[in-house]
Amino acid sequence: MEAAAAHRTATGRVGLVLNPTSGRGRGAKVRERVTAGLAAAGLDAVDLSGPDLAAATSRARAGLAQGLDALVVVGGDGMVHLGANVVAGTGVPLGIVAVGTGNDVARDLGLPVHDVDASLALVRDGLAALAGVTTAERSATSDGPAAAGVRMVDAVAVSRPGGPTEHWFMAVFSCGIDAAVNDRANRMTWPADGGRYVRALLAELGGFRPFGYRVTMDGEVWEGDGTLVAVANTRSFGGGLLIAPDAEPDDGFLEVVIADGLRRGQLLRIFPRLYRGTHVSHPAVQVRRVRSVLIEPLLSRGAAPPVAFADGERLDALPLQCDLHPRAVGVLTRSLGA
Ligand SMILES: Nc1ncnc2c1ncn2[C@@H]1O[C@H](COP(=O)(O)OP(=O)(O)OP(=O)(O)O)[C@@H](O)[C@H]1O
Repeated sequence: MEAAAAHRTATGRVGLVLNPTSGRGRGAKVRERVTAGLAAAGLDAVDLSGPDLAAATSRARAGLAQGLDALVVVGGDGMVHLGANVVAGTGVPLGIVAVGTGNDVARDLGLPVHDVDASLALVRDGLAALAGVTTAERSATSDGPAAAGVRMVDAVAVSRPGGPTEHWFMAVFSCGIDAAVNDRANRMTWPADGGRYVRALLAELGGFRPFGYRVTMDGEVWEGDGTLVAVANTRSFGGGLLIAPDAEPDDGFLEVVIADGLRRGQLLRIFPRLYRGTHVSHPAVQVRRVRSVLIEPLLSRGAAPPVAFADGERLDALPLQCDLHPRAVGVLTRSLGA
C-alpha cells in the first residue's frame, strides 16, 4: 500500500488552522514552512486560523461546511482538541502538525513531534492513499479507512446530563487537582511563563481539601472524596504524565482514573509515579474501563470539584457526562503496517 501511495499525487482542498502562540511562538515560526509544504504537495490550503481558539473553531467549522478533504491543525494539544471538535463524526480526516509544548496526543498516536516536514509527509501520503481508494472500497470493511492512510480513533463527547454534545475531546478529561491548578494558573497575570503553574500548584496544595464526587461508570456508582478524577482516551497529559498507561485510542473504551482523597504528603509522594504510570498500582488509585461516565459534585463528601479541563482546554463545571464514540475521528497517517 505504501509504495502505491508514494506514487500517487495528493489532490484536494485542505483547511489549515495554525495557532501562532503554540510551543511558545513556534507555531508562528513554522507558518511559511507549512504553507509552502502543503503547496508543494499539490494541496490547495485554505487558511482558517483565527485570533483565538473560539474564532479559529468557528472559522474551521464554516470552512468544513463549504467542503474540505481534510483539516490540518498546527500547534499543540489545544489545536488537536479544536480539530476533534470540528471533524468528529463528519468523515473528514484530521492532519496534525505537532509543534506545541506538550504534544501528548501526537506522541500517543505515534505521530511526528516538532518535525514539520515529517508531519506534512503524513498528510500528503494519507490523502494520496485515501484518494486512491474508492468510496465502495472504503466502506467495504471497517478497517478500510485505516488501510487507506487514515487511522480511525475514538473520540469522546461531553454533555450536561441529558443534554446535547457540547464538546469533544481526544485525550484526557480531568476535574481533579490538576484542573484546579490549570484554572488558577490561567487566571494569574504574573509571572508570564511557566512560573504561574508553580505558583498555582503551591497555592492549591497549601489549602488542599479533597473534592467530593459521585462517578457513575456504565451505570455503576462510586461515591467518595477524591484528589483526581480523569477520563482518558489516550495515555498521557501535561507533557508526558502517563495518567492512564494502558489507554488505547482505538479500543472502544475509556479509562477512568480515580485517586482517593490524599493528604498533601501522600500526594507529593504519588505525583512522581505519574511519569512512569506506576501510580495505578497504588492502593489509593483505581482504574475502570468503561464507555460512559457521569461525574457529579457530591458536597457531602468533600469540597466542590474544580471546573473540568480536557486536552488542556477549559470546559465547564460539573456535572458532566462523557460518552465514547468509537472511531469518530480519522487521523491522517501512514498506512497501517507501512
Ligand atoms: N490564534 C489562536 N488560535 C488558536 N488558539 C490560540 C490562539 N491564540 C491563543 N490560543 C490559545 O493557545 C492555547 C494553547 O494552544 P496549543 O495547545 O496549540 O499549544 P501549546 O499549549 O503550546 O501545546 P500543548 O497543549 O501541547 O502543551 C489554547 O488554549 C488557545 O486558547
